[in-house]
Amino acid sequence: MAEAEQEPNAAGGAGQQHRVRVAVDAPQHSGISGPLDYLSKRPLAPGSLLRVPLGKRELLGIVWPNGSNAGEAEYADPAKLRAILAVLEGLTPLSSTWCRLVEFAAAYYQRAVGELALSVLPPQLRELDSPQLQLRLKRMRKWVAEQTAEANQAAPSQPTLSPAQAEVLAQLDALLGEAAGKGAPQPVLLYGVTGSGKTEVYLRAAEHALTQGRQVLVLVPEINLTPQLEARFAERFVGRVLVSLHSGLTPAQRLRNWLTAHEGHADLVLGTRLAVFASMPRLGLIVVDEEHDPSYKQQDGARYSARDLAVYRGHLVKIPVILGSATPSLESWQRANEGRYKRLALPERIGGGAMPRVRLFDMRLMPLSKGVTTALTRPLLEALRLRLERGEQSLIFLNRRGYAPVLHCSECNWKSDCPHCSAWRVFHKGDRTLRCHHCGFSERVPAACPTCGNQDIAPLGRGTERLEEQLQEQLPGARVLRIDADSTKLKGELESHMSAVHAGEVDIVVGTQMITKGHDFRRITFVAAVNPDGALFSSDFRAPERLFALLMQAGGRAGRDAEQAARSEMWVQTWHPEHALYKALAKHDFEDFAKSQLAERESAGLPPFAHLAMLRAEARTPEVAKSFLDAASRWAQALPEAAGVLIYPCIPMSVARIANVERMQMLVEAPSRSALQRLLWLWNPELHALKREHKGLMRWAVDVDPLAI
Ligand SMILES: Nc1ncnc2c1ncn2[C@@H]1O[C@H](COP(=O)(O)OP(=O)(O)OP(=O)(O)O)[C@@H](O)[C@H]1O
Ligand SMILES: [Zn+2]
Repeated sequence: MAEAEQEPNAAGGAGQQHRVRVAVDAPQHSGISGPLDYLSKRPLAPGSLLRVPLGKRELLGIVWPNGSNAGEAEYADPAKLRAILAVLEGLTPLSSTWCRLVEFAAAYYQRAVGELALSVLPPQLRELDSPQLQLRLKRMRKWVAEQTAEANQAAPSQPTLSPAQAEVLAQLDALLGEAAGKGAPQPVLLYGVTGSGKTEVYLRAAEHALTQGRQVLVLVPEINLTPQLEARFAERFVGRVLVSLHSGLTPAQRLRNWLTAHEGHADLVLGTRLAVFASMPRLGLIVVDEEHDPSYKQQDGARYSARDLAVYRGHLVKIPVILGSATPSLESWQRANEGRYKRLALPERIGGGAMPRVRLFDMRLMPLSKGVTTALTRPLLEALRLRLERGEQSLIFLNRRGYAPVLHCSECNWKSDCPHCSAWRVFHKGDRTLRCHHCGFSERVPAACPTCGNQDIAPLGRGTERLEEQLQEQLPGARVLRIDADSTKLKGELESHMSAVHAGEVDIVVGTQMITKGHDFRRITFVAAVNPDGALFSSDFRAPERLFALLMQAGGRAGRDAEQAARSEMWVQTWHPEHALYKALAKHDFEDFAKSQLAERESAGLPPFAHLAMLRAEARTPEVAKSFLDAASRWAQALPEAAGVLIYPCIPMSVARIANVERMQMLVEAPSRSALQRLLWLWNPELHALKREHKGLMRWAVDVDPLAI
């Protein structure tokens, strides 16, 4: 255990020296999991940033608070301890609560404390020395002053709350009252249908916190939702300092915004998952919008769930946390069922508008004639024409970008596979490439089949690009706009596309799930999902939950204007109209869907009734990855702590090979969180040791509470 408290020590007779524990920016595979001890000429406040030597390198570190259980600091003979190099002056130390949040996250997600702590700080901090940092602080203060100088504008208008909104806010108030002086208020699950005015509830709750001198953190699942929400918050809180934190910022902006929050100048911080770690000394409220969204889970490095950490942080700081969604995650829904979260509901759309009528269009009734495009059925085209005549907008949702998922030779059966991955390369007609969506490998489309020379190679299946082309052919004159990752690559493209939709310059929007989320479209009366069935039969037990949420959200883009709500419609083209998921969708019945899914999960022993971790291994050959996982499994199964824990045989991941790396995974299932955590903790050092024994192994990682199975 760290003996850091036993200072001061005389180090090599160099005068009085203080021993400091430092969390260093050492990668997970270095095997350093806890803070390290160093010597400093003067005592340093916990949370101070500093530079320290490690081996031959110089790293950024954080003076870590004592008495924490961040893992064991290497006990070292004081005579052998190295001296720190420099302290970053002028910066307020990170708070002990911030350190505890990071420590919890590192322990829970099986990462090194220092690695996680430093990875969630702005990258530029690594490069700056004290004078440079002070310059940045000065600039930041100037920027803050400019923001607040614009304050003398008219007070913004607020809508009158709907009775349901008022009720929700009154209940929130009551929760705060109950918790006052005692502990953390219960986390709130704000369950509100699409267009029910959840954002207005966030705004009022934020206002409440701001008037009490507190800071507010708002998390959104995707960068492209930040500008819209930012605009709504900025409009409401004129004169307040609002900053965003996400990976789309330049390094300089990210540092400035982070400093603004950390030094307590920012009143509101709006960001994606990494913002859950924003240092906010006056934090008084956390909002997690679209809490069910899978984007809250980090998919590499420390695989944390920002939603779950938000709840933990709220508990730690004793502040309210609001998780909002029209289709809550089954984890959160179950916690509300158990009374651990307080469920507050907004059951109706603002203005009393109806939810769009859902029509399940049975594809089996379509004549099976050759050449009929299965996406653009005749009735669908009719429905689109009707909207065109009325001057209303339509939205077509197809969760697959590119022109076609694969190119195919009818002579020899060649398919456009990727030489480096176990996946097809997608045909992109716009730039005439075959592109692998996994490794990025891209080539010009061949003029003829590369194996037999046949000139007649044809696309199989359909992506958004092809759908766009077919719509233009079938509905000449219609203004069709495609919105997906390919059409919004350049900076500003998404914004300009979105404003074209809002301005009514577009008749039909075609897009991937990018367009289904959160946007407050006012002119859309028709939404169609043309090929959603795939997810019904996925081996991933969460696929139905995700599909339901996606379709509800897509449908929620229609009829947001109460006047048009009655005419608004959602169209689902399916080969399985009798499926329970679609039946629940047609009734807009999330509760029924959740109930049946939870019952299934419970009987199958799946989350939220069991706790999972996924151990993944990557190597040049599947044999190496498998032998590593098998050895890991044998070792763990022999532990008494493994009693009751199921360790499944390892299997290849769904895309087994990416960029010539073979990927295997092994599922671990435990009846309780603590049983899982105990096992993982014992396992961790052994996994490091096993990696050294398995020479060809490139990487391994543990994913706690994995989302994709
Ligand atoms: N009390 C109110 N009076 C009038 N208009 C309101 C009120 N509350 C919200 N609105 C408006 O209703 C629309 C829908 O609200 P909002 O976007 O907050 O819904 P939401 O529940 O967040 O929807 P989604 O889940 O689809 O994102 C917005 O245009 C908003 O400005
Ligand atoms: Zn590839």
